[in-house]
Amino acid sequence: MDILTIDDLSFGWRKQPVFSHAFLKIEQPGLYGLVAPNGSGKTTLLNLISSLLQPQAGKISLYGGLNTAKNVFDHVAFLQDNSVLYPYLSGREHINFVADTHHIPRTAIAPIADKLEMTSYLDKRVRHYSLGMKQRLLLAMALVVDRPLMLLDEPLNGLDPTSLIIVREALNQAKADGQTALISSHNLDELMRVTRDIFFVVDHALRFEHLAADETAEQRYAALFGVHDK
Ligand SMILES: Nc1ncnc2c1ncn2[C@@H]1O[C@H](COP(=O)(O)OP(=O)(O)OP(=O)(O)O)[C@@H](O)[C@H]1O
Repeated sequence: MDILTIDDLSFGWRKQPVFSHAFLKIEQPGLYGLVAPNGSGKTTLLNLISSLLQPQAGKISLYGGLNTAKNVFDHVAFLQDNSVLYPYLSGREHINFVADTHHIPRTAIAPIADKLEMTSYLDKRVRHYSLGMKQRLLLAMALVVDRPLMLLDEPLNGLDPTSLIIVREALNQAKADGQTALISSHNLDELMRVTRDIFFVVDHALRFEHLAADETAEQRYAALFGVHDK
């Protein structure tokens, strides 16, 4: 059964097209990148998949059904940007909330916090978190709900090398457990350490590329988006 299918999707804001006749298919579990320059529609696409936005044409299916709110709730964990966090709540309160609403026992939280090395600050309020600590909290919230498909909007953003390794290991573990993640990033270099299966947003469409081992991120990015060394 297909994990995610996007069929002839068109969407735009007023007169500005973001997607025009875009297609995407994920059939195998694993890690997939979603890459494009700033403002090209990565967040918009994740919002469309998770049904926070509605396509103007085309359809999006998950696990054999349309992406209704119920289907999204059953199958998808969505890591949005850190504006969804409440500064006056602790990390633990955030994770408890998502675990409770998804009927996941709170005992599932400790191993995930351990894996992401965030136990020491879990009870601090988010207002005291650095960007990297917030990113790890968001990933913990996505992991704890244990859905087969994770939509991760810029999870690698703002991570120092230590945090990057921790997050990379967590993503590889998710893959080994049979989960699928669609991971947006404008930093192809960092993303390629996680996966070489990448969807690019090019000219309002989606284009899949499996990047070869000898190909650098810079070369591929330049070829697709016309960025050249000065
Ligand atoms: N609520 C909105 N109203 C109008 N235009 C919007 C809205 N949200 C996004 N856009 C426009 O849609 C386009 C795609 O935005 P989106 O945030 O999806 O890009 P992105 O690839 O995620 O960018 P970034 O890498 O900067 O996060 C941009 O041109 C943006 O200005």
